[in-house]
Amino acid sequence: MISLNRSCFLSNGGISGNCSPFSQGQKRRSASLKVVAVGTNAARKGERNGSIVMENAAKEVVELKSTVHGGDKDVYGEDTASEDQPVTPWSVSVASGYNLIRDPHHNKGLAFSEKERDAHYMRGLLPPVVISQELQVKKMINAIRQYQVPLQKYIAMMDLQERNQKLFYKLLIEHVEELLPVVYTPTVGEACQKYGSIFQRPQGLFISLKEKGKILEVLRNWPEKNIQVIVVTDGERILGLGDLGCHGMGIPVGKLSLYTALGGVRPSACLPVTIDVGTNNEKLLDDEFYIGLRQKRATGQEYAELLQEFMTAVKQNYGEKVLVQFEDFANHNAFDLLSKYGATHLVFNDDIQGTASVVLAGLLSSLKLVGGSLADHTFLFLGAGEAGTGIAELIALEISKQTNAPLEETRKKVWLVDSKGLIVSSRLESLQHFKKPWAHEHEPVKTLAEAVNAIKPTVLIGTSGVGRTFTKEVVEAMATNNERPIILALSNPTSQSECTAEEAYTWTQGRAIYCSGSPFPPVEYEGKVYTPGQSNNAYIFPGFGLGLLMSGTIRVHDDMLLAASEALASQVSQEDFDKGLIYPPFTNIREISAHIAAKVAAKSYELGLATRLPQPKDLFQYAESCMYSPNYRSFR
Ligand SMILES: O=C([O-])CC(=O)C(=O)O
Ligand SMILES: [Mg+2]
Repeated sequence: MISLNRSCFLSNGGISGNCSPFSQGQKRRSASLKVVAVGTNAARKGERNGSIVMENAAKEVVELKSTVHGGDKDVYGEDTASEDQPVTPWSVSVASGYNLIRDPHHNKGLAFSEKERDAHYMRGLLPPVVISQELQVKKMINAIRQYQVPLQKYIAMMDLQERNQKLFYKLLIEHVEELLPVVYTPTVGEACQKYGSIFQRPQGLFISLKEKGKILEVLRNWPEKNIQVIVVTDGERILGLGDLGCHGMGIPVGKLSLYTALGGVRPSACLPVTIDVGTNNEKLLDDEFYIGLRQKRATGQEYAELLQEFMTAVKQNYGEKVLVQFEDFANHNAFDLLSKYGATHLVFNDDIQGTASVVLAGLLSSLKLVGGSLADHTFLFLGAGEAGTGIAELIALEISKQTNAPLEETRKKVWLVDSKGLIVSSRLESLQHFKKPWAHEHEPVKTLAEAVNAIKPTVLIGTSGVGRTFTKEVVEAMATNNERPIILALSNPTSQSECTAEEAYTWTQGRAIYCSGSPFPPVEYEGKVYTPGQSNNAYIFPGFGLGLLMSGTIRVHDDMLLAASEALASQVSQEDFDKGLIYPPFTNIREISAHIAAKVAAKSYELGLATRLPQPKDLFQYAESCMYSPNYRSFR
């Protein structure tokens, strides 16, 4: 039983032939207890090469007769040691079903069958009843619904993930619309803000400046070896909430749980990472519960070297085909990291590329409601950071593909406003490099409202990270100029949304095609119910990642993002359009992800970037067959 092997060697999963006899039935009962010090060099060396022999680690293994000590004495001196006296973190591994019930990978709780309870020494450790996984899901969703406060629901979900992984994923998959706002935006934002206070058990891998020079070793401390996706943040721009430092860990953890639930990537193949180079958030630096390095952010060479070591170690440890998803880095690093490592690694920036792909999908499908082609529209952004310029570029690229016009021309359909006003050519000199392509000829315009009147966009997109910036004046101007104004208020979480669903529908007399980044509930306006859409990269990255992994893709290409957008747009049904929606509901997300994965993989094969050969005949079917199932397995 793997769980036993895990506990034999204290987590690293290096399975020893000498360990396995203890996993077999009766032998365990009579075996003397073996006590292994966690982290001793011999144990570690053995774990690494997968061949530790207990008896060989003689100096660091203490043998005790189980009948003599009974385990309740302070045999290791931990209780009697004073606080400043170092103690060894001994861990006693007892081969019994008790460990199985506490192993989140294998635990089934009350769903362990009678046979399993007998075979794995669980009699008496569980109450008599045996229930199905379905009933457990029902019980859990009822329990979650009892909590009024979203953060309590979040904590309950995290507890479940720690306790019973398969049940967590089954629950999330079966109640995805209800639970997405709990494990993901907006609640994950609040969880990150309060991460130090709600912190119970560490999740993911923390790589701080203290680990400089040792990152490869740190990666090897992670219990799983076959990592396929890493989501990494440095916590500098968490959603629209700013610098949350090490408390940003909630984001990679949340994103990866969606990789599994929505995209079907095995949880054991997912690695959340937070790079801690300090924080410039004074409140956190003064917070006694802050869990990160208490220093200002390292920048320049020091920052670049840590990232370089991380990226090198990742490739060395997991190979060429591991996907590294950058998440919530600040603009000044995000673009550089993507272009630097795009050439050498399989990297994807969700905030630049994932957001771009999901928004393009929404725009493509909105054409069914507003008519015309993409080239007939004019786009105005508030916010010229990762999301804004990323979306802008993908729109220009798609128009260029559709019309054969050069990219320099199609970019002129897209205008951006930043904190200093409309981006125009007279500002060129002082602009950051990623804004320069958008500096078109125009006289200076200071405010968004003025820009709406001057540019007369058909589509207004908010990616500023600043809430309530689509004022009544701005939205009304959109409604005056357009029969059906497209208004996308994308900043996350809900508190940062540029306008609420209610505002958008009220100020446009129900004519807006409105989507937000974080979900809003339906709105009733003059007796009619309007259902806002959610334009969130969660539609794209899980399927996109699955497509890369299942085809063994080695580099991301922009055409794959276009393929993903088209795949998502093709999943919107007439019934959705009739409701004014431009995205399909999240309820079918696994099927949608399989469609996206198939199209992304097909593009990768076409571009010669896929290494899994021969190409599977039916990529959609193949994608579905690759997806992780959260259903319990039977233990022999
Ligand atoms: O996490 C989300 O909901 C979307 C996202 O990537 C961001 O806002 O940074
Ligand atoms: Mg993000």
